[in-house]
Amino acid sequence: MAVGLPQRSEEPYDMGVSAAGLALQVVDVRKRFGRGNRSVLALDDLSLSVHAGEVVGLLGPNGAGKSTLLRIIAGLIRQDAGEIRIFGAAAGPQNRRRLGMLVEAPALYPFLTAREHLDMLGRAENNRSEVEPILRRVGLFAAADKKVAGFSLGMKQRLGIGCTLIGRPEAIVLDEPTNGLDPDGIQEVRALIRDLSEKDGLAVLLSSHLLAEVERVCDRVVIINHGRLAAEGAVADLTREQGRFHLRVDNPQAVAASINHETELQEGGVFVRLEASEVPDMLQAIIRSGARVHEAKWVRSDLEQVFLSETREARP
Ligand SMILES: Nc1ncnc2c1ncn2[C@@H]1O[C@H](COP(=O)(O)OP(=O)(O)OP(=O)(O)O)[C@@H](O)[C@H]1O
Repeated sequence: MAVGLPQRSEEPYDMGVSAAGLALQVVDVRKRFGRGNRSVLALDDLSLSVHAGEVVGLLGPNGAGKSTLLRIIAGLIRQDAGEIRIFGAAAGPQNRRRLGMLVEAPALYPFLTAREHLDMLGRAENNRSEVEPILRRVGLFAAADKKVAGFSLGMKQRLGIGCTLIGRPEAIVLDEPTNGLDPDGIQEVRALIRDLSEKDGLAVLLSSHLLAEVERVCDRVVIINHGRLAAEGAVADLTREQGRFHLRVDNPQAVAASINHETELQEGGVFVRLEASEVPDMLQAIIRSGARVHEAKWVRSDLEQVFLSETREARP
């Protein structure tokens, strides 16, 4: 059953660019920890954006700056330069209320039930009518009156996400939402994130180390490395752009030797690494050389290969 969350009825904020669908903008954000030559530049003029209703994955190797960015967006630490914009206006206490944030492990009380957690937050927000729809949305309606102490990690994580939904945010930021979960828990959280985007229209920015998971749940990914943007785009575009071309030919060795691109002999054919735009010229050259081609196809990369190739280079 589709369970819609209550939508905001009041509109007390400057909508600005949100009319154009931008929920969150990170504009030239810079953050350095420490001073002198032992300081670390965690974010180096980083810019990215998340549109309304979109699920964006924030990826990067250890130390890339993901948590620093999410903590700046949450207002837990301040950037040295640059700006965070929320629905078109500079981030501040007012419009941060439009963001639900789970950037550290959910702080749950084992002796309270799921309903009691949400009730407590609902009282603080002066709105307890949200509790029932949120319990349904995060799949905890049947377990609503059970103590959190007996919850699985996945249930706790869903309750943590449920807590961020109190106050009817229009965008949510999640740090490693599937970290440590078993396959069932991962699948439940994935379905929840997709529902929040598709059924409730929320923008979601999430960080994750689980690339296959990100590939499944995100509309778009942003890969950062050393605090800078390394790549961004729809998963389908990134994996297509970085794909390889497979040729099944009579004499793979001879064809590989005649091609002016990086090649690999495999599966009775030749894999050629090149840009999609270079394919027509390469094919023409092969045919002209007299090679007999039985099959020629573009083979998509996966997100892991894109991630590795975009983050491979050494620190400058
Ligand atoms: N409070 C801090 N004081 C000093 N350096 C810090 C602090 N927080 C982060 N850093 C440094 O800033 C850089 C970015 O760290 P950050 O935790 O944002 O990376 P991350 O991408 O979240 O990494 P991980 O995937 O390992 O969590 C790292 O070099 C880290 O050591």
